[in-house]
Amino acid sequence: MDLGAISGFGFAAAFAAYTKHLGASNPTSVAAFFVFLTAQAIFYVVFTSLVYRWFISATKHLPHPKNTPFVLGNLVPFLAEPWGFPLVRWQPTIPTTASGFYRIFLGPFDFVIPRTSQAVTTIMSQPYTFVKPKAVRDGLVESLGVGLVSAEGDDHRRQKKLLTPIFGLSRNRRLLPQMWAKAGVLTEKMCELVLESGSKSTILLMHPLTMAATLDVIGVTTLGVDFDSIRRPDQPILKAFQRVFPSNENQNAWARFFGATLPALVSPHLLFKLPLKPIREFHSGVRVIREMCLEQITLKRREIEEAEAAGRGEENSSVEAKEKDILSAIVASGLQDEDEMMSHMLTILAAGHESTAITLAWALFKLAQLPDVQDKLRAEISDTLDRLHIADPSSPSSPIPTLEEINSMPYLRAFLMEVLRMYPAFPSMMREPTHDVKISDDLTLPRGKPLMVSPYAVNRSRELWGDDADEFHVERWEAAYNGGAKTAQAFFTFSSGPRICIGKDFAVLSLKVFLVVLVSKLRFEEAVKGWHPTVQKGTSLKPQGLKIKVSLV
Ligand code: HEM
Repeated sequence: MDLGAISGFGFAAAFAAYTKHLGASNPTSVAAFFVFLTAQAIFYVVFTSLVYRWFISATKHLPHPKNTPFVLGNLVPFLAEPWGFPLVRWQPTIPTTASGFYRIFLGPFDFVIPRTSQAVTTIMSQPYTFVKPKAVRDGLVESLGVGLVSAEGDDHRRQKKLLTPIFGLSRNRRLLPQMWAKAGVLTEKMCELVLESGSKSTILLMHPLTMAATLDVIGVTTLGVDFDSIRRPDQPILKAFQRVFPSNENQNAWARFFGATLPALVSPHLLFKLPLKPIREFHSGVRVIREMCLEQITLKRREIEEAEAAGRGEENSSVEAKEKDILSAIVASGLQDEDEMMSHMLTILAAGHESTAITLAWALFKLAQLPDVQDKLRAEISDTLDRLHIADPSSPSSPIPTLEEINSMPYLRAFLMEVLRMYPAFPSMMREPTHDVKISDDLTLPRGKPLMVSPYAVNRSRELWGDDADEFHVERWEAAYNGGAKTAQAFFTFSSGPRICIGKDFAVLSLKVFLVVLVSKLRFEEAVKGWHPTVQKGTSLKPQGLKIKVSLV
C-alpha cells in the first residue's frame, strides 16, 4: 500500500473519530469513515483524470491513443485483452516525438511506453536505473527468493556474472542428449495416444503435454532429476508445479479471478499470507519444489566432494561430477550460500519451463494452421536425419545429432524465429525509474513513473518489421538472417541489455530438438478449421484450450 492510500485511510479514520467526538453513534462513525474514503477516491480519480494528467504531470505533453475516455482511459481494452495486445493497435496511430515515448491511461494512472527502438534501448540498457516495480519484485522474492529475475543492482550484476558461463555454448552441447531423449519420450507418448484412439488420428490438448515435456527437460538438465512427468502426469513434482503456475484449464472462476486480479490490488507480502485456497495451494507447491531442490543441492555437494577425494592429484578427475548438470556447475562454482543456490534453482525452473512450453505449443499450432510450412519443415528434417542415418529419432537407442547438425537446418531456424517473434512468451514487462531521468529536451521521467516495455508490441511494430509485421512469414528469416528487421533490438522476445534472458540459447536449442523429433514422426492439423486459441489473461502468452489433431506420418 503506498503513502497516498495510507494517508487516505488516515484522513477517513480521523474524520470518523471527529464525528465520534461530536457525539455520533458507532454505526454513524463507521458510515462516516466509508463516506469520507469514497469521497476521497472519487476526488482522486476526477483530479488525476481531469487536472493532473493534462496540466501537472511531467509527461503531460506525451501523445496518447486517440478517443480515450476521460476517466477510465485505456483501462477497458487493457483489462479485456492480454498484456501488450492493444499496444499493437495503438502504436501506429501515435505521432512520433523526439523522446520516442507515448503514454496510455489506466484509470487514473499514466503508463509510459517506449515507441521507438531507441526508446526501448534507453530503458533496457540501464536496468539498474529502470528497475522492476517494487510490487513485482516483492512478488518474485516471495515466490522464488532473491534469484536472477528478482535481484537488482550489484546483486544482479554478481549473479549474472556467476551464471552466464554456466549457460554457455559448451553447456548446451553437453545437455543436448538429455533434450533429445525427452523429445523422444514426448513423441512416443503422442504416438501411443494416436494408436490408443483406435483411429488414424486423435485430438490432443497441447499445453499440458508441452508443459510436462519442458518440465522434464529442465528437471534433467538443471537438477539432474528425471521427473518423468510426460509418462506420469500424476507425479508429485508436476502437480506441485501446476499448483504454483496454475493454468486456466484446471481452475474455477474464483481461482482465475484471484490469479489475474488480486496480485494487481494487494501487496505481495500481504497476498502471500492470505488464508485463501489458491495461496495455500501455491505454498504447498513451492514447499515440494524447495524440498526437492534442497535434496539435490546436498547430493551434488557430496558427489563433487567424493569425486575430488577419489581423484586427488589427478587433474580433471572431478570434471564429470562438476559438469553433469546446471546445479552441479553452480555448486562447483564455489557459491556457498544455500539460500541463493535455492533461488537459482527455483528461478531457472520457473523461468525456463513455462516459457518454453508456451512457445512449443504455439509452434505446433502454427504447423497445424500452415500445412505447407509443415511439409517444408518435415522435408528439411527428413533430409538431415537421412544424411545422419537416424532412422527413428524417438527411439531410446537413436544416434544423437550434434549441436552443429541441429543448427544446420535453415528452415527450422527460420520457422522457430518467426514463432518466437509473433508469440513472445512474456508479452510485456514493467519497469520504473529509481530517480528522475532526463530522456530528451522534452521529457524527464519522474521517479517511480510506471513504464511498460512490450516484446509483443515491439516484435509486431511495422516501423521495425515492415507492413507485414503482423503476419506470420517464415520467409523473412530465409531472406535475411535478422528477419529484415530495421534494428538489432527489433527482435525483443528474450528482452535485451544486461537483463537479457540467460536461457535464450538453451531455449532455442531445446525447441529445435523438440520440433525435429516431433515433426519427423507426427503430422499436426487444425482440430477445428480456422479456430485460433485465446490467450490466458496474465503475464504470459499461454494459449488456452489449444487442441490439435495429431496423426502418425
Ligand atoms: C522461449 C523461452 C523463453 C523466453 C521467451 C524467455 C524470455 C525472457 C525474458 C523476456 C526475460 C526478461 C524478463 C524481465 O527482465 O522482466 C527473461 C529473463 C530470464 N530468463 Fe528467460 N525466456 C525463455 C527461456 C528461458 C530458459 C529456458 C531459462 C533457463 C533455463 C530462462 C531463464 C531466465 C532467467 C534466469 C532470466 C533473468 C535474467 C536477468 O534478469 O538477468 N529463460 N527471459
